[in-house]
Amino acid sequence: YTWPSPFDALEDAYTVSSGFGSSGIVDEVTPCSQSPGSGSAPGRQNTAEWLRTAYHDMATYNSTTGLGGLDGSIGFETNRPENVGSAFNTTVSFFAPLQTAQTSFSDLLALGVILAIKNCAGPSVAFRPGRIDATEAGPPGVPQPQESLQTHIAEFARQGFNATEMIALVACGHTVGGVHEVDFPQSIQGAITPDNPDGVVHFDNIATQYINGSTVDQLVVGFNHTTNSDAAIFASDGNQTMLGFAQSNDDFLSRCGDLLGRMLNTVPASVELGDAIEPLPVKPYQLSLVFNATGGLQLTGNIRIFGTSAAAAATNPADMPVQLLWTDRHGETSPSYSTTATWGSFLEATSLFGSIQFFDINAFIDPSAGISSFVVDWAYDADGPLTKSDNGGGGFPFQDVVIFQRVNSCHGAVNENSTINAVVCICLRISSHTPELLRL
Ligand code: HEM
Repeated sequence: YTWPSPFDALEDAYTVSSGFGSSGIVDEVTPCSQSPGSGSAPGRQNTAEWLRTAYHDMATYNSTTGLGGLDGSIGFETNRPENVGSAFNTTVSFFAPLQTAQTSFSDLLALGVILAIKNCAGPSVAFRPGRIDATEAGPPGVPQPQESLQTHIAEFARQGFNATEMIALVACGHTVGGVHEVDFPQSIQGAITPDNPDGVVHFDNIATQYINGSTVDQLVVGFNHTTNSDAAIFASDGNQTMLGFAQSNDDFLSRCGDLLGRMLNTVPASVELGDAIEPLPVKPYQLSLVFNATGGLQLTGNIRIFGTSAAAAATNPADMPVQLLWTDRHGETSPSYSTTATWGSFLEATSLFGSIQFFDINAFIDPSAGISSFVVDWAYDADGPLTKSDNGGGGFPFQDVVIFQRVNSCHGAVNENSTINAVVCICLRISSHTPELLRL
């Protein structure tokens, strides 16, 4: 897509993994074994909890009616017997502060699972945005370990997965995390120790160990045969699927990637997902125009440059030339309409998908000429040939007609009537020469 887009915030969260401009999602699952509360809950694993939460949210989907699917309804369903454990509330609480009008909980959860799996050296799964959150609980329907194989097959069929896909999806899901005695004492006993307060027994290397007979998966070899659902599911095609996975890890990863993608993209029939997000090579970040006390206009914000080449990985961002050239509101350009964006160590950031650098903009714009768009000329080498990034041809659009003034705006806390008192200031250009500050 071209900038700006309703999916800009999700593209940022997808692309920027840590450091400047990051959402904190990847930090929450780094290292792969990271447990909730910055590691204060041993035996629990955020990656596993997000993946299980996404599956339980999706698992109520009905492919006949098109209702349910990944729609965030899990937030209203955490006290159901089919949703045992703290994982669901912990996951909902982590993503809640990241929700905005542009970022639904269900999109953030799907994105979180994709980033977490990638960060755990799992398969790459494309992220398609556009999920809409439910406003109430849906019907129940998450498979439970004490149910029969026939019930599980029927539940997966309702969710849109055939019997072979059921085996593969369960095997994929049950590669991270494990079964916790505190939540499933009917399946595990005696695992709780001071070092393992939740009594987790990990799934570990699911296909290989299942086939060679060394599995510790408590849903295969648990003492309670009634809750050994993985044993029944994995054996349901004469072990063919699991045998294939044990023989080829590449095949296992690629099947997992496909099926997890389908799982995350199972949404209500009324929801249309957008195209898969790919990191934009050059993108403005948090641009703002500030109307200052002396009547000037100050352009601030950042330019982000992303690449996957060897040059991108090897560059020293302090040496990179990054130049903004803008067009005024009359469509004119002039040699004076340019500024250099600069790097500083506070702008350091990383991406799971390549190399990323941010540069700081701080430029004066003549209020009588204004700004309507800009292009970015840049290079990885100090004296390398410049690349012109013009946002697909038209430049990066930036209007100076109505400008939100963050520094002059404020709001109070939510009061007893569930409302917020706010003073919103905008700078309005009422003639081509005199920007005016307006209080709403
Ligand atoms: C018949 C289907 C399934 C049954 C009966 C089932 C059952 C269970 C049970 C009993 C646990 C232990 C939970 C705990 O103690 O915290 C568990 C864990 C887990 N399940 Fe499933 N599951 C099924 C399918 C799936 C699928 C399709 C996925 C994802 C693709 C999945 C992902 C997970 C994950 C990631 C965990 C580990 C959670 C953690 O460590 O916190 N499960 N499952």
